[in-house]
Amino acid sequence: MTKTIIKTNKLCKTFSSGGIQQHVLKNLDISLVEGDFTIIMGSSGSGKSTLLYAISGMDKPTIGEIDFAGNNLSKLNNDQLAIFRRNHCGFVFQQIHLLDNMSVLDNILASGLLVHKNRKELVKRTKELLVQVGIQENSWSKFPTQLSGGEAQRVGIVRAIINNPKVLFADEPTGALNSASSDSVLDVITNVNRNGQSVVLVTHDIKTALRGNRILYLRDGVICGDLQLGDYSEVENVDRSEKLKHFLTEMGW
Ligand SMILES: Nc1ncnc2c1ncn2[C@@H]1O[C@H](COP(=O)(O)OP(=O)(O)OP(=O)(O)O)[C@@H](O)[C@H]1O
Repeated sequence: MTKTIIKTNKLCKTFSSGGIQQHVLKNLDISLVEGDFTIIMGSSGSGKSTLLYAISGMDKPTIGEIDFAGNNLSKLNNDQLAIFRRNHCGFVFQQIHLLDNMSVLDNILASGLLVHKNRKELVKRTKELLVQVGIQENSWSKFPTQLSGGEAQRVGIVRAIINNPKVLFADEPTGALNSASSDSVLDVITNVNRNGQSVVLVTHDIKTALRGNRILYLRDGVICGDLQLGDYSEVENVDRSEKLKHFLTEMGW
């Protein structure tokens, strides 16, 4: 049986600047399923990042409600939202915001110690996760500037999941990477999802979108397409790929 992890009710986001109002998200009623790898696509400026920020509690809706695992985010103040995000959400962005003056290990521990009290256990978990994403012991004491873009993003993902978030939110996580690095980062995110964590990812890239099992298409602040794609498999699946391309063509992508 499926369980809803995030549900929005008439979610609206309006930005005002220079006396002009821009209605970016318009009355969105969305249900995201626990364990899903949900992809958000749509043309530039359609509101994808705004939606990601709203449902993850990074930004507040103008109108409407967001239920996140039984918590009404609309009722939380900024401090409560910060604690909520720390406990339940992981974030990966195109720009990797590791702290340059800290080692790989310390970057992750700094996030982990905000939630975990047992440092020894945390160090153990951090090292296990680093090995899982292909960052071996000889890189643990390196500083972020000594890593490749792909390595840094994989460290960023470990930092994002160190507190075992319910949902990993990713906004163009491979946007700044070459093809080989992108694949390794996508493999890591796919494994995070296979380990039971929900993933919500914004992308413009078809290859990235094929990692998801559900595609939401946003146009001008409204969800105008919702495709069930089935699970990703390492074995090339022409049907899935064609299904996605057909869907995107229908959407006018
Ligand atoms: N903080 C803000 N203040 C004012 N306008 C904003 C703000 N954030 C986003 N917008 C506007 O909202 C619209 C949607 O932005 P958003 O970043 O959500 O689009 P997107 O679909 O993610 O685009 P892209 O694919 O180009 O990243 C844009 O017109 C943008 O200029």
